[in-house]
Amino acid sequence: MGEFRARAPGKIILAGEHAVVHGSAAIAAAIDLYTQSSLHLLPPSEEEDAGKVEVDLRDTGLVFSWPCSQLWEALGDKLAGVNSPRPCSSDELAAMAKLLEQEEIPEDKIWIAAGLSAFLYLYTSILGCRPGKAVVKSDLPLGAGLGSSAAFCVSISGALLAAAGAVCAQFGNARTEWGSFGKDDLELVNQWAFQGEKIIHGKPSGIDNAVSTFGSMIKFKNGEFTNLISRNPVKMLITDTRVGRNTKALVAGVSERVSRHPDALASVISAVNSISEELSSIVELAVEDEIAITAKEEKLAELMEMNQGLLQCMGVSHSSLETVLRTTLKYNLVSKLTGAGGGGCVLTLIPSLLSKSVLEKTTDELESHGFRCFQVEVGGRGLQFCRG
Ligand SMILES: Nc1ncnc2c1ncn2[C@@H]1O[C@H](COP(=O)(O)OP(=O)(O)OP(=O)(O)O)[C@@H](O)[C@H]1O
Ligand SMILES: C[C@@](O)(CCO)CC(=O)[O-]
Ligand SMILES: [Mg+2]
Repeated sequence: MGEFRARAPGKIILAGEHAVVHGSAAIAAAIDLYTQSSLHLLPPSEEEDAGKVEVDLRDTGLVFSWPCSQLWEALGDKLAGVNSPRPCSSDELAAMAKLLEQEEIPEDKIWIAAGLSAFLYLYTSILGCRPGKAVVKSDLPLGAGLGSSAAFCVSISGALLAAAGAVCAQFGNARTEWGSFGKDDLELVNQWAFQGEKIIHGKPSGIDNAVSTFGSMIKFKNGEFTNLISRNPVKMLITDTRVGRNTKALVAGVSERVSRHPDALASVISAVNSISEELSSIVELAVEDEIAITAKEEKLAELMEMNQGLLQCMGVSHSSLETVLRTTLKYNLVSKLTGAGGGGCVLTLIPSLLSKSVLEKTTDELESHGFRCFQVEVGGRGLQFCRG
């Protein structure tokens, strides 16, 4: 029956994480690290359990499967709504939690349960309880601030919707391996992925699934976004502290702080909004000579530094993140956390005139703390589809 394969990128947030959940603008960009989902539909089985749905989560080394009859009993058939994404109800969440209780997920990998619930919800909502086999694998560190949950939901939604015939990829020429979807198809994928993100995050703003679906660099505010044209390359070093964290808990922690100190946090959120607005206009400035490029980079760095201070105010920094900030500052480089914080990844702006040796020294010192450093391409493609 063929293979349906889709891949969706992770992201960095240049400004505005957390505040975006409370109505501020934020700036995000796709990066060239992907999560890939491939799906095989299987013929309906004559056996009593009507075949099974299997998901192989390669990054975790775990494979799960459920008889279709068990899924039907727990979740029913909701096929009619494939073109109108709807949120998972509390009854459905409880039914999936019950199914997952029987899975004996290892304690140190219990965080997979959220991803599995999102998978089961998207699968049964888009394809019904028909048999199939999915494999998911990612280049991204999971749960580290680079949008692995959104890339997971977007790539799975893309593969499922293609298998359901609800979206159709376009290929520029016969030799292109990866094709893309039209705007309406992407919008449908994005809305389904958002429903998956809600299961994983609790209260996502929608920025991560939007940038993973549509790619490029975006300014996002209150569920709406515009594309930003970055006129000069933005180079970032990413440092993964390898400190595990969970976006749902961090987002909930900030919301609690907002309800304890509404006036103070309203000012913090408004300051972040101004930072994001200013950063977006600087990114779009076209400058050519070295002096102007340096001035532009200095402004970006200062805005990132200010944003980091405000993230600390929101209570989402961490001692490992502070170590990265202190280390890069020794080399006059400015950093901020990216994504939900509490550990995970840090962005360091790499000025265009920075010498290779300073970058190497910085990286060596960061890695001597046990962190992992890498560079990424910023502002690339969103969801793509591959012929099976
Ligand atoms: N490749 C994958 N395989 C299995 N589960 C995944 C995969 N990618 C993401 N997940 C699910 O997403 C969860 C991580 O999402 P979380 O939002 O906490 O971090 P993130 O998306 O990487 O960071 P941020 O939201 O700050 O950008 C994992 O715990 C898991 O449930
Ligand atoms: C922390 C947060 O602002 C970004 C996570 O990448 C959450 C969200 O916007 O959904
Ligand atoms: Mg996430």
